[in-house]
Amino acid sequence: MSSAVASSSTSTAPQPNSGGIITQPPPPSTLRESRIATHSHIKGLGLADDGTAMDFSQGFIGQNLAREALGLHLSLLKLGKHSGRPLLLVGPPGTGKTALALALSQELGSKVPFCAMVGSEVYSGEVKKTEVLGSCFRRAIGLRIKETKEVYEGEVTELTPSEAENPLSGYGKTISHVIVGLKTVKGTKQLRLDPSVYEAIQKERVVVGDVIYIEANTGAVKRVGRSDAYASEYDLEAEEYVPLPKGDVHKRKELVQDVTLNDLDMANAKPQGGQDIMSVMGQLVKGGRTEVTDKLRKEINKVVDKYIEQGVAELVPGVLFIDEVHMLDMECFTYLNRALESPMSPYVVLASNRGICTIRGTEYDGILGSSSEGIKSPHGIPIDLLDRCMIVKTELYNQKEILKILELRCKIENIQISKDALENLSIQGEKNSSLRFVLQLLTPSNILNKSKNGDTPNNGVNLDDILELNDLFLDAKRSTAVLKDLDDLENKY
Ligand SMILES: Nc1ncnc2c1ncn2[C@@H]1O[C@H](COP(=O)(O)OP(=O)(O)OP(=O)(O)O)[C@@H](O)[C@H]1O
Repeated sequence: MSSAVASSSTSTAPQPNSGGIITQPPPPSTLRESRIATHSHIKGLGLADDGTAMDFSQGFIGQNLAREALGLHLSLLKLGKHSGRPLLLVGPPGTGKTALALALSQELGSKVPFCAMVGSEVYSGEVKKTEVLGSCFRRAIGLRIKETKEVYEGEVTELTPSEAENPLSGYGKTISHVIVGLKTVKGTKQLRLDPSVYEAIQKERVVVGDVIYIEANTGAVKRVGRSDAYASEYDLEAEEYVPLPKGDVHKRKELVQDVTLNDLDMANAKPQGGQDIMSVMGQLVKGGRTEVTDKLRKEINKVVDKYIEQGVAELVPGVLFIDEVHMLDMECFTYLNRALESPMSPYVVLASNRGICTIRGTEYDGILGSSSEGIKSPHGIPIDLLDRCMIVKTELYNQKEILKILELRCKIENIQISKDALENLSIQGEKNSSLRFVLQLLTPSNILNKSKNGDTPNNGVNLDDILELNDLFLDAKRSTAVLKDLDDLENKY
């Protein structure tokens, strides 16, 4: 057994590699969370092989023209011809603009970074607007680094931490070492590992039966998945099952790591001292972080360029989604114009639900010849940027489409609901309120139904529950009507 893993010098701390920038451990920013969220039912654009939108596929209902346009745009992205061509989604609120952007990123693959932000996020008292935008751009650019490393890989057959008296206090115990058994198709090996590796094992939530690898010289642990020998343990599987690794437990393996440029910036940001790559290397062991400076970004870009030239790494442009883009101001738009042309630019998708409105930051006399009212422009975006955008329109849904989306959400949220309740909600959604409002009524209606019926079995949410909810919550239209009535009353007296 190699002493590197067994020795106490084993550490799981981020390590610099030959290029001098930290690329360890694989950061979580390229992973997607899978809770039941607003867009959990969206799994892709739902297009057929010929690029036409299928009626109901991958969680998408309706919005056929927009989906087909995005499909075409996707082909452009795959050809690498996206530079300087942002996509702009425009349409009324709740018509699926965010869902479309998410579907586009899903079509690009699970390892492609997706960074979503809202225009108003750039306004902060501490960080410059362009800095916020800059870090979002870098969060949406992935780097796939391939490295050949010495590893111990196999299915965990034993995981036994050994306890010892704590030398610093009479009470409590510490872990002196941990015994890990690893099995491959070819053989098994028992490793005696440093307590710091045990911490890494716990962080990855490794249990017996998981396939893992441990890097020999850094002690970093990565859980690959659950061994497929355990595949029929449950009826519904939430796990990724992997085959038993081939070859020896101790071997050289090509590891692929997906990180974003922002992860590299954050890992290398250090207080004071020069920001050239040598200083960055020298400061690796010191704690504390500082703001990521432009100089540091340039240094990291240089190293990344070198990696790409050497064929060690590959650039993976992700999707940067800026919702409510009309909230950005002139300064941000100017920055966007420049950043879009950079060779290291992600796919940019903008969205707005506004019509013609004032471009923020132009409302003062004298600026760019504007009046105090500011410059008005479609979607609050300057004409020069608008001119570069490929604009895709989203439409309001009809009752049938709303009904199908509601059905889908009920399935995802595990809500039992009667046909007439669904029908009522879909009519409300089309005529009086919006898709979003009726979607929001689903969970409260379920809670209301359960609180009325307790544990007695029933047919789930019914029409009465929906009508009762309508008395409790107002949609935007009814709320406006109430205010108007009040206004009329005041004017009368
Ligand atoms: N065509 C569709 N198929 C299935 N679900 C949809 C569809 N369109 C919208 N949804 C769902 O409706 C909800 C609202 O959609 P979304 O947030 O994408 O709207 P939006 O256009 O971004 O709204 P806003 O302009 O207010 O930001 C989400 O839960 C979304 O997943």
